[in-house]
Amino acid sequence: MEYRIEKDTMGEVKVPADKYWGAQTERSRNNFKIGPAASMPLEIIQGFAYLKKAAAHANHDLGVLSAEKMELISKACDEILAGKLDDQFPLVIWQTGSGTQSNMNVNEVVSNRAHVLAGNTLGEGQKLIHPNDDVNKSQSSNDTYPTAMHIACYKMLVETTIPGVEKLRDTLAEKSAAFMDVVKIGRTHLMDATPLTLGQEFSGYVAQLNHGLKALRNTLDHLSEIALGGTAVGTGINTPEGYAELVASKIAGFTQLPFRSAENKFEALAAHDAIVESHGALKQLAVSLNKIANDIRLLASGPRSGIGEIIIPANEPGSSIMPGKVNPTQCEALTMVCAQVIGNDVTITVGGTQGHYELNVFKPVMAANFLQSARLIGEACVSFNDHCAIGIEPDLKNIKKHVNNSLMLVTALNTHIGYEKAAKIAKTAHENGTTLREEAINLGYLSGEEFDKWVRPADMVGSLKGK
Ligand SMILES: O=C(O)C[C@H](O)C(=O)O
Repeated sequence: MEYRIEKDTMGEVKVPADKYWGAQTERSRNNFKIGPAASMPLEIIQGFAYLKKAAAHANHDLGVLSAEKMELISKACDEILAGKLDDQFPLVIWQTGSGTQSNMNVNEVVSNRAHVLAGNTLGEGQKLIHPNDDVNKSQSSNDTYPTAMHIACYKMLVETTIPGVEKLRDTLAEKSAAFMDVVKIGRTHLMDATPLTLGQEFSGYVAQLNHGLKALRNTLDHLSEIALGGTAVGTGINTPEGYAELVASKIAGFTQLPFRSAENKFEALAAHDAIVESHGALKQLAVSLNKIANDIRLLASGPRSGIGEIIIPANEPGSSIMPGKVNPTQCEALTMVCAQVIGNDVTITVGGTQGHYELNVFKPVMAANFLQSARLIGEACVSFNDHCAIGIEPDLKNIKKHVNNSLMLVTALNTHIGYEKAAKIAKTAHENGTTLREEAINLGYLSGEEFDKWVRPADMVGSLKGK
């Protein structure tokens, strides 16, 4: 491996000759060999690129950075945003809790790339753009990392999570409408209950996802507040007058998203309640999706010895040993995703508690877990939609068989003969393996005609058509 020498305030460090990063990145690489797969998410790096570019523009507008430096910093940031420098960010999330080393990784890469963009050779000559004095101008890790975090999380929610959940919600709404007149047996405590329609059952899933989406959207306002301009402790030391508002408007312009300067920079640095709040909504969605996937796999169980009231697409051979077996694999993947998100919520909750005085120092782990959850929920919903939900069909034969066998149709008799006589009919039919109709007549409580008039599953589903 060929090296060049880079310097920081602690001295000289050897870095790989062909990489743009500098001394502080290399120190972090050497000092935190923890979980090499846990890279700082590229979405965070992209968030940094947006804010470094915005800071360069704001600094220039406010007269503290030359046009030449602004142009070079902007160009290097644009290359990061275009994904051209993805291999220049080797650090892991298990580093300083402020994310300083990733902030410096971006500062160093922008500085060295700008050097080359200005026509120089990497590692040779005096750098025109200093990583701290120019790229990090009017900034600290303490306000840049939370800003990158909010940009990355907000973008992931609106670009991946919300569209994914909406796609599944729309399919379930179509299924609900299509199945609205399919009368099936209800189950409470997993035991037979009174009937409802398959469409009514699915309408509950649609409402769950609508509430989850609403909860998630409600968190976007807090997430749109950005910490930039607070610098080290929230006071804005080393920033020019008007910088915080200007840089926020630049970020909003570059991202086309409604970011604004945080009302209170002390909160924005020291607490990450916006992340805790928003991940709470992701957890709510995970809880809903888990229930939906569980219902669907139980309803589809069988094909001969299960409930078998719906048919789901057979996508792959399920078993390496049992020929012809097909499994509800999309339900399994989705519920595993839900488990991961619920686990991430614990990490994020613990992370959120770790603000001490002016700084929260669990930033990287909070950001990484949030981004993982937000991506997983969005992508798992699309996968579940395309490979399962869209193909769900009712098994009308089984549905009818279960309705006709059900003892809980007897509930319709409560208002005619009373709870105790109705219970006697149900228990006797269960003991004797007979039908409700047979036992109702045998016990002399009502005639066959009365039974047929009063016990009609289709009349027992109420008028609530999923509204
Ligand atoms: O890196 C910085 O800008 C500040 C650092 O996180 C600190 O507060 O020590």
